[in-house]
Amino acid sequence: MARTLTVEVRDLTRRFGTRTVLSGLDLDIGTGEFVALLGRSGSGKSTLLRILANLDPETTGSAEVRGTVSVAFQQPRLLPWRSVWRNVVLGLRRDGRNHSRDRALAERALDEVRLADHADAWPRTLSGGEAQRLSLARALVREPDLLLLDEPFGALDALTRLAMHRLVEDLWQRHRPSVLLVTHDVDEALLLADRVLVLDGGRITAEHVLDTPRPRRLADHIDLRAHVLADLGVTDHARS
Ligand SMILES: Nc1ncnc2c1ncn2[C@@H]1O[C@H](COP(=O)(O)OP(=O)(O)OP(=O)(O)O)[C@@H](O)[C@H]1O
Repeated sequence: MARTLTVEVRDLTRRFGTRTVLSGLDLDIGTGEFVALLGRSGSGKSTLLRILANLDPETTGSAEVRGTVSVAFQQPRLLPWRSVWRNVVLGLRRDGRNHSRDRALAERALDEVRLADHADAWPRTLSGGEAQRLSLARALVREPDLLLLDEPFGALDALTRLAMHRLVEDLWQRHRPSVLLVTHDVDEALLLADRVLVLDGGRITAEHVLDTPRPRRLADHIDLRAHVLADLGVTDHARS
């Protein structure tokens, strides 16, 4: 049986002036699939995410997304003059029309990311990890079919990042949105994704499918790690 697709990108090209960043790119993301996208700095990962989020119309080819989309970025991008729960409702398409309904939706999303106790706090009182969880709640509140994560854990310390991996995996398993995670961290990709893709020269140049059980252990993926690093043009010194 053919699998259903949430994302279907065909022959996508994006130029900035004379520079071609994406060049005839094809990409499918299945419904409920967790895909990680790796690529060197400047390879066009964020550009692709912006196109999928419908934030960039200057393209040729096609980029079809079926359903609602939410994005969480490396910086949480919170509004400091709005309380935590009011930041969450920014993720709804139209907030402020029904206070008690909005509040209930925000509380549910905050509960999902274990921030229910902070609903009435101000963003400046949150730690980096908490702010990132708030950003996730804002992305989740609209129950997206596609969740785009642009280096969402990149600015966090290692321990907080591990906790965030657990949280995101747990949220994904319970709600099953399709996920496209952009990351520089090969281990993060191997721990979380069903499929790991490498973007290079404007298109997807490598693809690795992971079907090992979750929660994953990096120790079980040492060989694959070396392959992915090689795809990225990096030597795995731990193995050389
Ligand atoms: N609005 C813009 N105008 C001109 N050039 C741009 C614009 N946005 C992106 N670019 C260029 O496109 C290229 C790809 O940028 P992009 O941010 O997509 O890369 P990336 O893979 O996400 O990089 P990083 O991993 O460093 O975040 C870069 O060379 C960047 O300078």
